[in-house]
Amino acid sequence: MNHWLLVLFSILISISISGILKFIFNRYFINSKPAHYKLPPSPLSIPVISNLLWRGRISPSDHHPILNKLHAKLGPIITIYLGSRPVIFIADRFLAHKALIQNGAVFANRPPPSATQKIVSSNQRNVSLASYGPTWRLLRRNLTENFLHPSRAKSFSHSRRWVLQILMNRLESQEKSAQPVRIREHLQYAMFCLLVVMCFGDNVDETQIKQIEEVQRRTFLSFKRFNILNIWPRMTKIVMRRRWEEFYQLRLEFPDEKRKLDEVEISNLCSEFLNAGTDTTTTALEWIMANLVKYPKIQDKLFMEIKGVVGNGDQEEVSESDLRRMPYLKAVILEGLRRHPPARLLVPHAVREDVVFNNEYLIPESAAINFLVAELGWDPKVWEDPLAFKPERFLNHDNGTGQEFDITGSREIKMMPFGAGRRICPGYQLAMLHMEYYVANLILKYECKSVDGGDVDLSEKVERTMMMKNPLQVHLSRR
Ligand code: HEM
Repeated sequence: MNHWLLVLFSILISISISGILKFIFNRYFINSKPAHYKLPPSPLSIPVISNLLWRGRISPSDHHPILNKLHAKLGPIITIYLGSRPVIFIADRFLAHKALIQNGAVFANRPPPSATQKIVSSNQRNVSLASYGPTWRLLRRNLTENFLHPSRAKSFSHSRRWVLQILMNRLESQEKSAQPVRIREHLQYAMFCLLVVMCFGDNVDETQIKQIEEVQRRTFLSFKRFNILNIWPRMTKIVMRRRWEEFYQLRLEFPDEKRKLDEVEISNLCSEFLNAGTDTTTTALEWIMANLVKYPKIQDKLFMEIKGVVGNGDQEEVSESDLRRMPYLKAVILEGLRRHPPARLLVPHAVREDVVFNNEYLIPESAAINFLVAELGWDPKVWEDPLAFKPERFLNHDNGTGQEFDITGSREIKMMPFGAGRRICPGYQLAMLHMEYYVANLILKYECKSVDGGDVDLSEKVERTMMMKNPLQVHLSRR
């Protein structure tokens, strides 16, 4: 038999045996730890084969339709076996609050990273993958204090104006051709420029931004190709040596100095910053614009509010200080995030030691824990007609107490597009500011209409975020 076939055959046998052993260990040994507590219910599964079937789906977001069916059958908290690790999914807002807020410190850990994640994060030395502890605290504080805190974010307002100019120039050149505009690519470029400038300073020019963008884009495109390396890293390093080399090549490099950034330097932090903030904000913006195009009355109402604040004079731009006087704009953004949260799952959470949750279930230290973000924000007991796009629901929430809607979910989780608790997205205020600022300026300048007066298709597609299956195309007519 061919030498490689023999190697492959032995690997498959070993994977199967180790998979079966780990499965049996996790399922029966862990279950019996605190004697009478069991893991949350799981569907019937066949060792190894079920694992391979689940793993065949590239990202956990691909599991959504099946997860929804399983939750309907087994209840709001379920266990799935992915690889050797149980993954626990929670689809109930009270249980989410109990885990992320009431037991925040217990549920704030991350599961061990996959082999490729380990390298991308310099062995968990970035914010999103670091274990809950001093390193994470230090990195998160550094990010928040230097970039994300509203007082710091203010100092980047000139960058936001510069990027607004870039965005408007790009749209203007499209507008002249009278062709429909695929708005996502322009929004994506704008959000990327903004974060690059925040990260590397004002001296970066557009050519350098494009170089950095190219590296990030290649990294993303190859994400699926490299996932397979994680199945059994020690073995794939031998049999898939070329692919590992390709993976190493993708890491950021100073164009001038021709040297790779130090592994533990800022490169992975910058990359994390750009990654975490670009696609998420762009996706949210595209969904919001899609709903404004689909529902012209909402767009008109928003335009009237913006016009009312900036006045009928010569002011051509909405300034950041104007945003505070636009409650309907904020409602539109919140409704966009509720109805179309870009992240359908959180970054997986973990507990630091086995715990009994809700006096009912064992949550083992080895489990990854996740939450069905969209479903939590579509609860018909909280939101009337939850799948409809109705920004008005955010104008009179909390029975007219006049308090701002609490997107952090600290008192009660009604939606959680940014997560909740200790690992809540640290960029949520910055993201809200970016969305409000760019939507307000786009709507002030342009009436955005659907192509040929047709309907806007709101079908979804899973990428890194939950995107529009058919990218939004708009006709821009200058007001
Ligand atoms: C609409 C835009 C955004 C959405 C919907 C979003 C959503 C999320 C979600 C769901 C998480 C996971 C929370 C968890 O695991 O519990 C997260 C984490 C994170 N986000 Fe965002 N995000 C957005 C924008 C941003 C921006 C602009 C930045 C920074 C530039 C950012 C940086 C991060 C970081 C560093 C984490 C990891 C936090 C940690 O593990 O402690 N995000 N985000």
